[in-house]
Amino acid sequence: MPRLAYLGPEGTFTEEALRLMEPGAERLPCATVGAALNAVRSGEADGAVVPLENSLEGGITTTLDEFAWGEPLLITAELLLPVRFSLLARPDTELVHIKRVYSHPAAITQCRGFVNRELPDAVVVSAPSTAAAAQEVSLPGSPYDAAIAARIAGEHYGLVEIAANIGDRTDTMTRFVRVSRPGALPEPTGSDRTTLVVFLADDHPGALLEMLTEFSVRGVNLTRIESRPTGDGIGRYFFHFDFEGHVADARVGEAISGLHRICGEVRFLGSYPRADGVSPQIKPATTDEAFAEATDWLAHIRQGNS
Ligand SMILES: O=C(O)C(=O)Cc1ccccc1
Repeated sequence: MPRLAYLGPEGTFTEEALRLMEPGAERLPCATVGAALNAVRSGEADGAVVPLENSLEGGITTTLDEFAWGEPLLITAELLLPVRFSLLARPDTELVHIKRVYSHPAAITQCRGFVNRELPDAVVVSAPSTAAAAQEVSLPGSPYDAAIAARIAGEHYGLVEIAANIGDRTDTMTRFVRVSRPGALPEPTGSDRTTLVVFLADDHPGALLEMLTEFSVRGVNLTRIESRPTGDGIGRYFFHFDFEGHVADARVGEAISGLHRICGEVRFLGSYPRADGVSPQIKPATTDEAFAEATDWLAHIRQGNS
């Protein structure tokens, strides 16, 4: 039974994702995404499940940053989970009494409309996770009046649901990934995604265009691109790429070899089956067969044939 670290405590959306991905796993709740990933790096856990992206606000920045630094890890699976946010408080709290709200930044940004409309005077404070916020609110004497979290977190920590489905959109999805220490890659399925982190060798005009060209000319479709600060000064950024295909596909291999030639560092974070089962549209010129045929042709002319 694998031991999987995750963003805890009990009652997070991440726990729900983990239970769906690996129902039989032993669960190791961690206080932060960084702690969950470090538990994998140190061998304390066999793997981890962490949130990566949501359909309303984009990348979960703490996760993106944790993947970029420290010992490299490998993403081996993903899951898309619809998330529903509840406003939770100690019994007998009324909406008008809520002045301080506590939650994870990804939940706060997705419930901005509700908070502005219903709690215009409330101060909203960032928590390590949604369930950590619910747990804190449940403590007598907590400085917070309410948490934004999953309904189940309220049940877990003895809070009541003051309002349900308070997200700005009801169809928001969050993408979670399962990570391991580097090892065997999942087999290609024909519906795969690959994730990379790329650091520039040097800053120059067209650097981003040059990277994008490596994907474009091989017919590789990007599904997410985000820049994050390196921390080395204003204007210094690294890039996160998600794209269709598996590193075993010729067009993907060629694209990331091209990036390796032109960039300072390319960190491969894995190729794994897509949760939505979507298969890429591959043009005739970028199939594995087309790349193999071109390689054979080159070998042929290098031997003096024409
Ligand atoms: O897993 C949680 O509960 C989190 O705190 C992270 C999060 C926040 C909002 C949506 C999905 C995951």
